[in-house]
Amino acid sequence: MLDIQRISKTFNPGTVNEKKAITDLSLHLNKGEFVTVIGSNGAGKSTLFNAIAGSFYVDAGAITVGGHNMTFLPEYKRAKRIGRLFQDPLKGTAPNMTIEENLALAAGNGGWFSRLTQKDRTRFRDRLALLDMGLEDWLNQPVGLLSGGQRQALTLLMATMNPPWLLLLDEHTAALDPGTAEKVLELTKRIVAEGNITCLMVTHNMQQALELGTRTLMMADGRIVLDVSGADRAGMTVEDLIHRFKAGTGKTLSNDRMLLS
Ligand SMILES: Nc1ncnc2c1ncn2[C@@H]1O[C@H](COP(=O)(O)OP(=O)(O)OP(=O)(O)O)[C@@H](O)[C@H]1O
Repeated sequence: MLDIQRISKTFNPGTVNEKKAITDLSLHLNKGEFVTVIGSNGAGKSTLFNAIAGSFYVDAGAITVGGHNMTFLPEYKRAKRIGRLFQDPLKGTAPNMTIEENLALAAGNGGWFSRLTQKDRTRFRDRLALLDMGLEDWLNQPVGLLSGGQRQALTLLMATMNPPWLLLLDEHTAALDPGTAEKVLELTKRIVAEGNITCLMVTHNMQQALELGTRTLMMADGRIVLDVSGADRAGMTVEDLIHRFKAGTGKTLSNDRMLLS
């Protein structure tokens, strides 16, 4: 479902601020794989997501999603097939539009809100009820009134309304309080499993990285330095992970947000 062949990305090339953020990185994900990604600050996790989502074009290599070469496809076209959630719950929804209007946009209604049918509304209500946050009775409320957790849950629903070929979760629960984060994570697991959605999730929480999904990647200096799955991963502890990282890179894994988890 995702095939990345030897991509590289350097920011500000030829200047004093030159930064090689991704170096010769390859990755293959099968349909339905749920993969967690961890790494130190500046390891290139967000840059990898930006490259896949099309926030910029890579300098070298190729990115194929769902069998389609997306390497030079603009971001807005990739967004039809690639869902993405950010740490900031305010991204991904339009605050001045109602919940119903946001869902209509996500459903591919093209903004023809006046053409929303009762069937559409029932579908939206059913999906919102899944969240167990009472939002199904709030269809005509502006999204700007929702709490961060409600908004992130809504964004998740929108990103998976039409099941994406690939879902990118960039620390999407990190800015939520622990209880809400747990709830959004449970929802994530459910929606991803039900839709058999291929998913890459960046997390700073190493325990979570080992517990969720079926495979864990560790990044350092713009490369994937560890890729564990199956029996190798099943018995792994956080200490093993830290040890393997150090053995593979000669460096200590450090991420400021890890300290908080
Ligand atoms: N637009 C940009 N322009 C210049 N440098 C950038 C840009 N985006 C990222 N970088 C640099 O590329 C490197 C990788 O950054 P990236 O944000 O991908 O790391 P990360 O693994 O997501 O880190 P963190 O956990 O701190 O969010 C860093 O050195 C960063 O400063």
